[in-house]
Order: sequence, then structure tokens, then C-alpha cells
Amino acid sequence: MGRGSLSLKMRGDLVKMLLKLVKEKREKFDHIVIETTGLAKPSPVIETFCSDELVSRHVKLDGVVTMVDCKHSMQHLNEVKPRWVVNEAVEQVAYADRIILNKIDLVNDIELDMLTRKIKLINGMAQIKQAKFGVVDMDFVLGVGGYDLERIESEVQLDVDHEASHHCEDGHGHHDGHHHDHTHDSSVTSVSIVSEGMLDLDEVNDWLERLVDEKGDDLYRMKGVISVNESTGRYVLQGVHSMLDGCPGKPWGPNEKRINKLVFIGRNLDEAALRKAFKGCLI
Ligand SMILES: Nc1nc2c(ncn2[C@@H]2O[C@H](COP(=O)(O)OP(=O)(O)OP(=O)(O)O)[C@@H](O)[C@H]2O)c(=O)[nH]1
Repeated sequence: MGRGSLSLKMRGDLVKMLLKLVKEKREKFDHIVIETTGLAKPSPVIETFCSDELVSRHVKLDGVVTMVDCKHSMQHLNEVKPRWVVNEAVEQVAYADRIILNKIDLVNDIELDMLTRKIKLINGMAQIKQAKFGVVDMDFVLGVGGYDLERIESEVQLDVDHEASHHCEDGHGHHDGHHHDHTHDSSVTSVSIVSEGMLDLDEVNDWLERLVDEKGDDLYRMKGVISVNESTGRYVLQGVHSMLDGCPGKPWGPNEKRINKLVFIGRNLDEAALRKAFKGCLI
């Protein structure tokens, strides 16, 4: 697909092409893989699947896979653009469900570690795999279920260490590196909240509706598994910009710790405000 943003015409072409494939060749494929150029913004392609009624009736967006060239991408991720210009490299990392760190043979361990940290600060949600010549298991890139509420649980695998690398309450010895990353950071980051406790579902809904109303454009993706005062007690959520989706998840086990896990990826996220709003929903 072409460069830059997906114009209305290109989006129309994409819709036409998808519908044609479905109509004429439905039995001949299991998946459709769309490869964008290195300069494409992912959100218009994603939106095409979520907002076009005909398309969403026939095909489902499985996930966004981003291939990162370890040798050259740090330079692109750090590129400072004018305020109104998006950094496509950052956007492509931010929207990804899966990230392949390719060409690891061309960088040393320190470079690889710095790049991995940089990427995790932008996207604390994606699963990351290292590769040479793009070799990864098929399962890593197909059948991802990145937008599937039933799969949210396995997608939001935040542990305490992971959490520590995403904000400044960090006592794990990589404080310096973390700080360093922040000072050069682009405005696209992840905020993850991992916390025990029960939440009032109505309050959560009010909070998130307000959030997407006010910040929908800047809120790229959101996923969460939370413990609530209703139904089975477990509730799963996912969102892209102003589209929010949620439903009860599988019940908590009798001895299972009820840990809320939420990840937000977006531009100019106000971490303190998100944490405060989360706390405000605790019962
Ligand atoms: N050493 C090394 N070379 C690689 C690896 N993967 C790809 N290459 C080589 O890098 C060169 C450029 O390939 P890519 O970076 O994949 O470029 P491309 O995907 O064809 O081009 P774009 O889609 O425009 O990025 C080719 O010669 C590949 O053989 C790798 O893991 N290690």
C-alpha cells in the first residue's frame, strides 16, 4: 500500500479489494495479510476494519504486526518531527500487537537492549520476538486475536517487573536507562496500571467514556482485565481511539488474586491523571 496517510480514495480501494476477495475467493484463504509501506500510518487501516460496516461483517482484524529493523530503527524512532507531524516509526510500534525485532545479528547486546526498552516504553502491550531474516513461528503473527475480547487476558500479561519499566517507581537497577529514555522520548508512550482491588463498574465506564470523549484522538489503544463488583467479577476491555468494547470475562478462581491490569497507549498520556482516575473507581 502507498505512502503516508490512507486517503479516502485509498481507503475506498482497500474496502473494495477486501470485499472482492471475500466475494470471489472466500474458500481459497484463511487470512488476509496487508503489508503497508514503511511510511504508512496504521490507524486508518485499523479503522477501516472497525468502522466499515460491510467489511466488519465479513472480515475481522486479527492483529497488527510490526517488523523492526534493529540496525536502523532507533534512528527513526528518535527522529524529532514538528509537533503536528507524526513519526511513522513510532506510530507503527505503538499500534502493534506483535513486534518482530529483526536483524538482531547486525547489532550488539547493548544496542538490542536499548532498542527493546525504547519500544516497550512506547508499547507496553505488544509481545516482542527477536529474529534473523524475519524467521518467527507462524502462530506469532497469525491468529493473534489482538482485538478479540476473549483473548485480552493472555494479551495483558503485565507482571510487576514489566510494570516497573513503565513508570518511575522503579527500583530495579535500570533507573538510569529508563530516565534517559524518557528525556528523549517521543510523546507516544504506554501507561500500565497493575493493582489489586475491586472496581465499581459504573465508575469505570464513566471514566473511560469521559476519557475517550476528551482524548479519543490521542488514545491509540487500550486493553484491560479488571476486577469489578458485578457479574463474574472479571471484566475485560479493549479500545481503539474512541471505540470501546467490554464484557464479563471468565470468573476468578477461588484462590486467585484479583489483580487489575490496564494498559493505555497514546500520545501525551497523563499518567498521574490516569492513575488518579483508576483509584477513584476502587471500592
Ligand atoms: N544480516 C541480516 N540481513 C537481513 C536480515 N533480514 C533481512 N536482511 C537483508 O536485508 C536486506 C534488506 O531487506 P529488508 O530490510 O527486509 O527490506 P525489505 O523488507 O525488502 O524492504 P522494505 O519493505 O522497504 O523495508 C536484504 O538483503 C535482506 O536479505 C537479518 O535478519 N540479518
